[in-house]
Amino acid sequence: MRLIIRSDYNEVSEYIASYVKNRINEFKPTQERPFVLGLPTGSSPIGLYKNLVKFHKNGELSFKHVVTFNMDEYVGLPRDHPESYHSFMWHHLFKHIDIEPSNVNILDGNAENLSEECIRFEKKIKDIGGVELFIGGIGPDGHIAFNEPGSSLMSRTRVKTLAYDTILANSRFFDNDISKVPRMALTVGVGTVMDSREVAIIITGAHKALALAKCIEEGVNHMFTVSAIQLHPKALIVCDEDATLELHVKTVKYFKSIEHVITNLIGAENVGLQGNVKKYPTPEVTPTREAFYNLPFNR
Ligand SMILES: N[C@@H]1[C@@H](O)[C@H](O)[C@@H](COP(=O)(O)O)O[C@@H]1O
Repeated sequence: MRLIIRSDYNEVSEYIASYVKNRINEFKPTQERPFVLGLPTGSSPIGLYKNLVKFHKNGELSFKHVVTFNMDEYVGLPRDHPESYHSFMWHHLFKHIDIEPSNVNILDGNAENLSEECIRFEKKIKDIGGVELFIGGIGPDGHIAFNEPGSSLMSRTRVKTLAYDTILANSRFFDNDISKVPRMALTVGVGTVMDSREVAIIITGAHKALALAKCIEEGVNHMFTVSAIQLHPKALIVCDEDATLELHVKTVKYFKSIEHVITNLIGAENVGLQGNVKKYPTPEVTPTREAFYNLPFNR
């Protein structure tokens, strides 16, 4: 797992947006071989989407051959309700970019048969060859998508009852009135996310510090479902300094030092680009332990 720490929400958003841009551009998607991207909602990815829209407007990124799958959707909320995840995604991203509407996949929380809708969604992901990069956010209790504490870490897309904490947290989008928050949602499973070839999670704010610590410093635990990414061969977390408040100083220094060494090896502009790594020779001299710990970021 890689942990990238940036000073604040804006820097986190810039980092993850550049990462997504680089991954898509390096993949060189075509109609026959599209880039399959998993996407979250919530306040965490808004900055990411702003930056992706900017890249698109500058001509640096096209979504022509990108297929998206969203993580979740409320059950029973009309599709055009301002707080539906359909509305959220069109408002913050899709209407500003050149994605084909037919390439957008969002669960239908008003489907007549919700279980069939979930099976259809899973099948569609499978049929297209799986998700290349799944971006996620987390709730303060460490849930990913709507995989609330206690969810199976092998779970697939399904109907979930929301935890009271989540209803409370999300009531801020519903006039702070918990009676207006839907009680159920459709969500990809932890297993669905884990099956993607890469997972990248955005975690910002002091209110998520405990969840980040649980995810990184403790074991895989169904009470913090995001911790399942410890088992993923290619997982990335991008967080801000506030979110590191519950981590050990040693953990923070360790991950910062790793990033520094990687950046030195392959160049800042190539961080996140797998294909370019081998073009850069390994330095003849590896920094000594002493030199390593005297690097400016460790002071
Ligand atoms: N289902 C969503 C999650 O996918 C999201 O990660 C979480 C965090 O939201 P925010 O980014 O607003 O903190 O909210 C909801 O529970």
